Amino acid sequence: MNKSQERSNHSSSANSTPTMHNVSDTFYTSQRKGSHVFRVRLDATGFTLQRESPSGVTIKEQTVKLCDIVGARCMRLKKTSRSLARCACVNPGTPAAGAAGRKGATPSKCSTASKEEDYGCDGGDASAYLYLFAYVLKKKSLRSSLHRERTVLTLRFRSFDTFEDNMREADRWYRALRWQLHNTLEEIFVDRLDESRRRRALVLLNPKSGSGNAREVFNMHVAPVLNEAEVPYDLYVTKHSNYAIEFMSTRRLEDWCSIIAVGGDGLFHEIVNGLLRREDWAKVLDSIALGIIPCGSGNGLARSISHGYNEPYFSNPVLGAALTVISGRSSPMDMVRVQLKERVMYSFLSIGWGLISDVDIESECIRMFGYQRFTIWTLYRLANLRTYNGKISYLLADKEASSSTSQAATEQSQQLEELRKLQSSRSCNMHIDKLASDSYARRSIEYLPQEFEDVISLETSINQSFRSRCDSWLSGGSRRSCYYSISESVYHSLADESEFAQQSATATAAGLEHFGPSSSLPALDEPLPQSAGWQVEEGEFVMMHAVYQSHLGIDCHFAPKSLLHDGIIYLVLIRGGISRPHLLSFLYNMSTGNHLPEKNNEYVKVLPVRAFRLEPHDNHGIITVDGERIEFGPLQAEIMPGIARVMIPK
Ligand SMILES: Nc1ncnc2c1ncn2[C@@H]1O[C@H](COP(=O)(O)OP(=O)(O)OP(=O)(O)O)[C@@H](O)[C@H]1O
Repeated sequence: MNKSQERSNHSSSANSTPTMHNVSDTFYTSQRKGSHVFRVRLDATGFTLQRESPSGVTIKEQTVKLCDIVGARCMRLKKTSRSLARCACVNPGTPAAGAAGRKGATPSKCSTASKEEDYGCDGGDASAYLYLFAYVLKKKSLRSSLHRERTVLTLRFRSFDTFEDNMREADRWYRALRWQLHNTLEEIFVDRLDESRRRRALVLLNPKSGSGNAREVFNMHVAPVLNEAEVPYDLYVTKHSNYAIEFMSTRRLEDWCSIIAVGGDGLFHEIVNGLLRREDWAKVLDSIALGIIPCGSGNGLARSISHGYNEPYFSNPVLGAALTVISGRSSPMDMVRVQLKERVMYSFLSIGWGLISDVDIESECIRMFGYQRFTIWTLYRLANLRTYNGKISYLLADKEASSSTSQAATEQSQQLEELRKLQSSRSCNMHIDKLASDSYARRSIEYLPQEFEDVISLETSINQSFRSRCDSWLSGGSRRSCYYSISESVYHSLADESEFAQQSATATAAGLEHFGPSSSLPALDEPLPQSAGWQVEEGEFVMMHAVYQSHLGIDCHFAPKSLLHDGIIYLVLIRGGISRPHLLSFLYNMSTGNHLPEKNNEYVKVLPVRAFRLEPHDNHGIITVDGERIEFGPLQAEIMPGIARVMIPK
């Protein structure tokens, strides 16, 4: 079969047979050191580039794995000598390629020789370019930890005489890639009615979270990834405390397939509680996956998700989270139903009473010390140790049920781990353009095409973020880009909110009735039946902390065995009378997860439970749920296994 036959076969392959979505071709690079031949293949494993010697022997093979690829764009170069100098690959087999090849053109020669006759078209360069965006796992050195690095693979298509034909070829690769990526996606983003469409994400951003730079973080580091992955989104900026609760409980949510919190755990808590105030909460939680971009001061959930799936965190938490929310993968997540005297709430992270809650809340007054405030206040509280009197009743987790849930979860995470090991990419150095250098970003601003201006003029900082990234999209300086789905994304921070304001006013007036799953426990003021297996600890406590994520904060590995969906609340009790060195060692080791005793002792107990009741005997103190202070008083909590879905890394 000759090349043109092969090509026409590929072109007519718009059907769903997997192998028909494998595309391959031969490309050439012309560099100062000489020309190279590459066999490039796209299949279910990813992009494979084989470099061949002139005699046809494979010298080197490298693969960008599919799981590391987020998306692609087809582009046309603007006709400038500078942009032409950036060409990466030349497709052979045409007179044009032959001419370029014969001239042994280096990129710069190529650009100066970019006359019409060279390309045989009226507008200059008739090539079409495919840019492929990937975030590959890398190690700076043997000792350093893994991190993700953005890489852009550029393929130049110039087999045909006209731009349209070359673009059709680039588009064929683009579609093949989209098909392969869709195949690895769950249904989160894939529109059932139109598979080429991506479903929309709802982004809720708290501008006050953490150090107050969530907006910049989103614009600079998250929006570009969403755009590269062609995930259209609607962004809403919260205007006050409880905004997310009102939003989630009153809005129509059918248009969105995922909700992304850009903020801290407090914002996520509001989102969850808003959703569970809906009458259709079960349907919504089933159909919408939740995600978080860590911009808060604690970030326990984001850290737990990355830890659970071995995604590098510390090198770039926001990038890891951004890749997670576009991965299209989700896992069920347990929630805890918390019954207070007057109301019900839902929690995804923790319930605390005593030392840790005191430190969390009381240290607010020294917020200017940043994360150090926790250390400072812990030392202060240790010196002035308080104990609290109360009764804690608990129902141990059903070993069989929870061990099978946790076994399933462990197996799932092991499988994912293996898959990830298999799939983790090696980097391609020669063929992948690293287009992220600042100097190039600056240069690319002048090529910003007008077509994008309506899209990027929404906010000044967005413009900047777009420009700083447009090196990758527009490294050709294109004025005519084929795909720019970002035009679908909408910013609502300044939009007319009157309808929403009206809706939430009505809802608030109605008292925001709670729906959500019903409880299997007796009412809070009723006694607990001993016969059902309830056990009791009573007396003086330094603290009680109930946790259902592995991490309470970025460096607080509080419940190392906890999984997203294991049906277990880890109830940690520290009794009064514990020595200060013992307590100090407990607190110090929380960062590594070595603080919990292997066997429960007189002072420290770790109890895997499915429900508990706290009855403080004092009438003062601090109780927190997901790190936020709630009204002091008795409460009871029970696990609701897997009622929500949270997005996880690929
Ligand atoms: N526009 C706003 N202005 C003031 N407060 C807000 C606004 N939007 C949300 N909030 C409140 O800010 C609280 C804390 O937000 P968030 O969790 O995002 O940040 P954080 O407290 O710094 O992080 P973490 O919870 O991880 O410690 C939320 O409980 C929410 O009620």
